[in-house]
Amino acid sequence: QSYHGKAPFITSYIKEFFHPSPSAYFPTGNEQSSSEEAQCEIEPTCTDAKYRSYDGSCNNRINPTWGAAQTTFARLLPPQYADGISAPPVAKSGNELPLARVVSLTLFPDIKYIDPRFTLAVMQYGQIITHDMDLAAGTTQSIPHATRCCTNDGQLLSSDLIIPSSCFAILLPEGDPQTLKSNKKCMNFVRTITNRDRNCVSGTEPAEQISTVSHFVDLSLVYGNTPQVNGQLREFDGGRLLISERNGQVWLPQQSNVSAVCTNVQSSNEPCYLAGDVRVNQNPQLTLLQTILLREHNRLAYALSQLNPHWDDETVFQEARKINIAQHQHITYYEYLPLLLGVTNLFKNGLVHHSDGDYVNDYNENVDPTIINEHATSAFRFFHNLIVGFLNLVTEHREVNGNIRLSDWFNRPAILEERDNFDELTRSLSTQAQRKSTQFVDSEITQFLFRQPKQLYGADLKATDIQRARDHALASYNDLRVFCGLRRARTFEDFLDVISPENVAKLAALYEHPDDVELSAGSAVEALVPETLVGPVNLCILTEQFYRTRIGDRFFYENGAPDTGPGFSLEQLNEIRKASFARWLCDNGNNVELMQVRAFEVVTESNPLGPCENLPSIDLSLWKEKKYFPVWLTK
Ligand code: HEM
Repeated sequence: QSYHGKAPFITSYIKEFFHPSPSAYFPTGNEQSSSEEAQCEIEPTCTDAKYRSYDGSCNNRINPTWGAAQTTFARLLPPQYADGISAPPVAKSGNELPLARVVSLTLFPDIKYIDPRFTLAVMQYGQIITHDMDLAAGTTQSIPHATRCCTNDGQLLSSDLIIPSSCFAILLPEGDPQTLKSNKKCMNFVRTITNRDRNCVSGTEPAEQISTVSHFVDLSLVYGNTPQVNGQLREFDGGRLLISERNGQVWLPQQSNVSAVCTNVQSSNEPCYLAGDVRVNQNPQLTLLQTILLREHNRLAYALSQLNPHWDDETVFQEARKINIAQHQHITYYEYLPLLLGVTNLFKNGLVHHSDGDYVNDYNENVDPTIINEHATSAFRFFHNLIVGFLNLVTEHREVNGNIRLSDWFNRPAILEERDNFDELTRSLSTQAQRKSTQFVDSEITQFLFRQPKQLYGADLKATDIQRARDHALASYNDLRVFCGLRRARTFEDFLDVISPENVAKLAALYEHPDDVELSAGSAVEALVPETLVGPVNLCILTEQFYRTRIGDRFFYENGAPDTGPGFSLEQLNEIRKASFARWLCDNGNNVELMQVRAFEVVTESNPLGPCENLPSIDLSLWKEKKYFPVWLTK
């Protein structure tokens, strides 16, 4: 009997804040696993390797494809395809759902609320975690898709010119602000590739979307998802990743095909980078953190090779990779997730532990770590609301020295190498406040996303999120409410338990029936659960995902069980527990000297700026191999 894992107390945790009817249904194993289809996609040959594979395969010894790149997403609830197979959902009545762009304009306008506590780093590290965990197949997510559903000037292409099974264009309503100013009526949208597209299933089996990256929190965005990509990223000397060097600084390696990858460059000599993830050039702060992660790897590799001169390139590389991943997991679970999902909730559901300096042996080989479609295609995307449209440039003394407009720099990372921008944007990450978590979204991403240099407008990320959730036929908001322990809404008023009257009125105006309300719309207008940045349904989905991602990862850094875990000594593990986001920024900026301890939180009296060297750091001397053989003996 296979068990796919459930964060143990999430439904009761939600009940503490919201009071569903006693008839609330508690979910029991109605989730769907991706494992059956996975065989079609990859067939790994597993050896008892000491280190993680690049694609995530062989992590689970019984089901080696669990969590592997190129496998399908899992689901909490069955898909809602209109035809039961692959057609996007329609309303209960059979009518079309409201246009995704109308939902975006109605529910997610740009009203600016700045977060009083959290810095831009929370938003930006969230995108790093996302790019580590999932990438829907066939979606470009930063550059224009080769498949066109609209003309370049925003008109719907006639049906004989499009691929009907791929195109699912986002249509603009009459009176849309973009139509009024530029006559645009269509935004390109290409459907995600599924196991049906790859002929992995046939007949009437519903399509399941494929994720092309390793599902684990394993820095696949740094190291690549295949041995081939990994090979392109390495120097094969001293355990280092490849770099480019300009102006005495270390940058990510240069792409060969600049204009195809960095679509907004003005000359093919501009920097445009190569990394483990194809989205690396999408926006400046993302590229900045990818650079920090690359520099951290090479910093670790240098230190390890100094300590162990007898280690070969591969050993240094893998040990540095292992430490880098462990720090990333530590920061994700103990520094970042508590701010989003609440400390009490995380402890109660076993996502973090009071370890008292010991290992935490909670790996469960029956838990499937596969990314849940409702997580990747709705819940985690909710944090698109945290994005700010203008990035400050910040000096060492935290003065604002100008700012840059996000939509001027999509897919054009050259800005990082100009002047002192790299450090000024690094300090901005830990100084500038992010947007407060509300339903409101910055127009830089709802009106100007991926705007080309000569265009007035761009795409709409919220409309894209809604359309993507339809493309993936996610279960409805009402179904997920029930899954998460809230009561099923029979009338729109029943949503009032967790949604404000104004928003319920908007939902009632948009949708014909409570069952038609989409997960991506309903969950994004819920009141926030205390101590968290999300409403109850998103909290339930995100907690479930990060629970599975931890418990289902044999190499999770805190696991000390012999023969299963990553193999850190207890002393090494306790050093890793000193890692912090603040120290990462300090160690890998060009010349960042001051930083507060909690870089995800703004500078205050209780979180003051201080010299970088005062921040806790990992003592790498614990990685010096006890039995030292001189180099000449190992040859
Ligand atoms: C400036 C910042 C960001 C930009 C420009 C951006 C843009 C995008 C775009 C274009 C997509 C693909 C849309 C589609 O075609 O379906 C996407 C997907 C996604 N984004 Fe963001 N995003 C940003 C930040 C974030 C943050 C902060 C988070 C979460 C904390 C996040 C979570 C996600 C997730 C989960 C996906 C789905 C990935 C997949 O499975 O394919 N993003 N984003």
